[in-house]
Amino acid sequence: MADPLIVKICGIKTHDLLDATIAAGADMVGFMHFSRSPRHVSIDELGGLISAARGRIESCVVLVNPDNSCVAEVAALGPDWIQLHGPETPHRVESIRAEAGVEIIKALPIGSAEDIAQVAAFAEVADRILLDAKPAKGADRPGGLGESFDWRLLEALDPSISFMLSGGLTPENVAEAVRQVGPMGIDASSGLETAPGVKNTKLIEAFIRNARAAV
Ligand SMILES: O=C(O)c1ccccc1NCC(=O)[C@H](O)[C@H](O)COP(=O)(O)O
Repeated sequence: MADPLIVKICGIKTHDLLDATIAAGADMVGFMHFSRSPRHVSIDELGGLISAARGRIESCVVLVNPDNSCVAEVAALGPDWIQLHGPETPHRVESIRAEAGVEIIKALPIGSAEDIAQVAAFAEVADRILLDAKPAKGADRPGGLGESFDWRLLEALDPSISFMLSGGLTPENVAEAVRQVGPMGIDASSGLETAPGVKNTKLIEAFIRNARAAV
């Protein structure tokens, strides 16, 4: 039997939404700690959310090119995962992983065949890979933009590399994404919102239902 699909809902900001996401059957939640994100949560809020998630759902804190003090501060809160969503090199991913003692998801922007060629080096140093859409030039943040990429690019990826898929996933397109791409997991944010940073429980429920029905 195939491994179950991992469903991650990113950009959770409140305890009510955390509870609703757990009830909807997600496997992981992402908490954004990046001030330019409409989903940003402070260190104090992160501590409460991670504690509330513990033992109920896997928690992941999303950071963009963090310095060592930020990594240490977040790792001390005890999340299950740290997701690196910036221009971190494989060497930097390796050193953050060693320093934090927390499993690492490395998010990589995909927009061309050259981007696919970079993935293997990161798969060697991260615990999990997340393939996301490459932001347009001038975008004010590297993720959570609601843009998808051409999934056919993934046909060139080494099939032994498992990855999670993100970028513009919605309740409407997630089944097609799961069937066409066959990722180990999926991750979504904007497509589950009614305004930037405002998640909707019905959209989260429909996303998870449609994703699981496609496996
Ligand atoms: O969500 C953000 O605002 C964000 C900002 C900076 C870096 C990463 C960010 N999100 C991380 C995620 O894992 C998103 O779920 C992923 O990029 C997909 O987003 P979307 O296309 O909006 O579903």
